[in-house]
Formats: sequence, C-alpha cells, structure tokens
Amino acid sequence: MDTIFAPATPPGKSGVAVVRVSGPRAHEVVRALAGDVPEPRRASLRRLRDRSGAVIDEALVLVFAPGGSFTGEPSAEFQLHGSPAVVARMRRVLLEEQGLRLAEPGEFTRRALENERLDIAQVEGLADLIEAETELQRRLALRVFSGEMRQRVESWRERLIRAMALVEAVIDFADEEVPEDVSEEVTALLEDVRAELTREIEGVRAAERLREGFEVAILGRPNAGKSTLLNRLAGREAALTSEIAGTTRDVIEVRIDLDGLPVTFLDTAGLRETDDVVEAMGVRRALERARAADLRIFLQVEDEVFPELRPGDIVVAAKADLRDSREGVSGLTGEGVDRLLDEVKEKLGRIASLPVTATRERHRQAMQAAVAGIDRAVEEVRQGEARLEIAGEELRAVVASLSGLVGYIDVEHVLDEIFSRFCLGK
Ligand SMILES: Nc1nc2c(ncn2[C@@H]2O[C@H](COP(=O)(O)OP(=O)(O)OP(=O)(O)O)[C@@H](O)[C@H]2O)c(=O)[nH]1
Repeated sequence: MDTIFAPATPPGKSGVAVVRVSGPRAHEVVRALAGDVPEPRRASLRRLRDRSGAVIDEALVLVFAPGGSFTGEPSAEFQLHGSPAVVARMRRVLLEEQGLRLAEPGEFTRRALENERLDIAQVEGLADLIEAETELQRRLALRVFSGEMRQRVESWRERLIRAMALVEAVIDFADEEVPEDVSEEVTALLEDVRAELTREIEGVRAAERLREGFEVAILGRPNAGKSTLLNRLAGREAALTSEIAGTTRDVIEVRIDLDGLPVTFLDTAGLRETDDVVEAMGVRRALERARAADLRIFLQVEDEVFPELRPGDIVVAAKADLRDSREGVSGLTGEGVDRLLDEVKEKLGRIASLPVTATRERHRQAMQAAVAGIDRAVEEVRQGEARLEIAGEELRAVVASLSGLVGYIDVEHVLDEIFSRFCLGK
C-alpha cells in the first residue's frame, strides 16, 4: 500500500494550509520532518526540516493512529502557513525526499471505505456535504453522512431475517407438525418494511431536488416583465430587458439560496405565436423547460389564461406598480417580491421537508427492487406452505439488495461515479 499525500485546502493564499499524509509510512515521514512522532491527536508545534536540515516551515503536526484516523491507516496532518511557496516546498520534499505519491481525488475517502471506516452511503453523504451550498443541503448531507442509512437498513434486515427464520422453521419442521400458522406474522413483518421503503422511495425525488437544486420557471406574455423580475431576484442584470416584446429568446438561469433552498429561477421567452423562427424556437424551449421545472410562476398582464398552468403553480399579476389595486408583483419597484418569494419557499419547502435518507437514484432502484421482492414473497406465503421455500428465496434476495445500499462489496461502479466528482485531498 502506497503512502499518499495531498493538500486538503484549496490552492492559493490562506491563513493555514493543511497537507494530509496517509499510509504505512505516514509516521515515519512525520519523524523525518518534525524530528519525532508527537502523541496521536495532540496538536504539536514543530519546525519541519528537509533532509539537508533547512527549515520548511513552522507547523502544527497532528498524528493519527491507525484505529483513530479518517482513513483507518496511520496518518498525519501538517497545518502549514497558507502560502503557495510553503505548500510547494512541502510537496517537493514529500515527493522527492520521502518518495510519497500524490493522492488521487477521493483516494483518502476510498481508503476509509476499504477499511470500513465509512459505508458507501456515508461516502455519498460526504460527497454531498462537500458540495453543499445551502443550509438544507448541508442538513440532508449530514444526515446521510452520519450513517442513518445503515441504521435503517439494519432495522429492515432484522425484520426480514426474522420473517425468513419463521418461514424456514415451518419448512424444517414440516414433518413434525410444528407448523402453527406463521403466515400472519410473516406478512405483518413484510408489510411493515414495505411501508417504510415506499416512504423512502417517495422522498427520493425531493431529496434529489434538494441536492441538485429546484427549478422555478417564470412565464408569461412577451413584455410581461419576466426579465425585470428575474434581475430583481438576482440583484443584478442577468437578463436583458427592453420595451421590445420578444427580447428574451433563450432560457436564462439565476441560482439563488432561498433560505437554504437551492433554487434556479428561469427566465424564458415570452409565450406568443410568432413568425420569427428564432423566437419560436425560444418559445418552444421555454415550454419544455417549464414543463420540467418544479414550479411555474405565471406573470399575468390582463386576465389571460395559461393552458400550461398546473395545480400548485403560482399566477401573479404583473407590473403591480401600474395597478390601482397594487396587487401582484413589480420587478421594477420590488413591490410584492418578498410575498412571491415566501410563496415559492412555502411550496418548495413542503417538497423538501420529507424525512428521508434515500437521496439518489441508486437508492431508489435498490428499494424498488426490494419492494417488488417483498410483494412476491407475500404472494408466495399467501399460496400456502408448499410455496414457503420460494418465499424464503425471495426474501434472501431482498436482504441482499438492501445490504447493497451500504455494502462494502460490489461497489466499484458506484465509487467511480462518486469519486469522479471528489476534490483532491478528500
Ligand atoms: N411599470 C413597470 N414596468 C415594468 C415592470 N417590469 C417590466 N417592466 C417594463 O416592461 C418592459 C418589458 O420588460 P421585460 O422584463 O423585458 O419583459 P419580458 O417579459 O422579459 O419580455 P420578453 O423578453 O419580451 O418576453 C420593459 O420596458 C420594462 O422596463 C414593472 O414591474 N413595472
């Protein structure tokens, strides 16, 4: 096993730059640079020197014993002064004098997984945590990272195994007339697990939105004031506005942190029949994006109707500043914008508040397969004693598919997907 190292902090100037080292030779490297190996987990100030004795930097050194490190290996962290020159010097010493290898993106985490310090769902949570930009994303990622998936899988497994044991007891003692009717208890256990899985599956879409961001499309006639509203939301001139109808032709996106909800607002071409080929393409694209969006805001100029309107969408009067009633929203003056945002928050927040741990398509598929397997098992049990053996087989497959959610084995393709997005030093 190679001993690897990587800067854990981004390149550039900073107060402190952290360089991590992990692998069998980590402590030996600390001794070579710092003169001794400080007590594990105690921050110790040391003068780091290269082989010639020249000082590299004065740094805090943190040593971790194999059982108590992130990777599960002997490891160490050097907290250097955050200058590009210090980090470059350190890097050269570790590469050339100590013969270490620069870690690949995600390699520390991969080792943590291989040493069973983390399960695969936690690795997914960690990836999301590093990517988290908003408060709700952080909370969701932390829940997954903290190992909640493993707890749930464990509780499903226990009940499934109990059901399997009951089924097998009947099979084993078939000749001895032990079998009282177990089908009721088995079915109850299975229905229980099934209900929880279904709830998780229903939450995946919401969790995915939370991870990747919600889309809210702004729609309406040309000149309704869509671009002006978007710019108001963005706090900058993201979209061109003009008194000429048909100004916006492509979809313009603005990403906003709406009290923890990651929301992308889409400004779209005004909806109208047009002979202009390019504008018509814009209208078509607007409608496509609006269809896929999580929520649509229709800016209403008069009392036109919107065939694209769906339940839950928002219709709001445009250019409130020109109206006697002052109802609606005005991108120009900002009137009604907070009210509109509250409504958006309320609607998206409802989607985002489901208490799920399943956050990815991979989880959904495994759970869906488990539900299908449970359904087949329940059906076999219903068919009577002769079919119990098949029911048992089904349940074994269900357990396997749920174990895969947190499994340590068979995860290569999952890892490649996750680690391709990891940053260096994690
Ligand atoms: N009084 C008033 N004028 C507005 C408001 N919003 C937009 N306008 C004006 O209406 C005109 C059209 O605004 P845009 O924001 O470009 O409208 P749009 O819906 O994006 O138009 P298209 O890109 O053509 O679809 C511009 O002259 C704006 O200054 C508003 O809230 N109040």
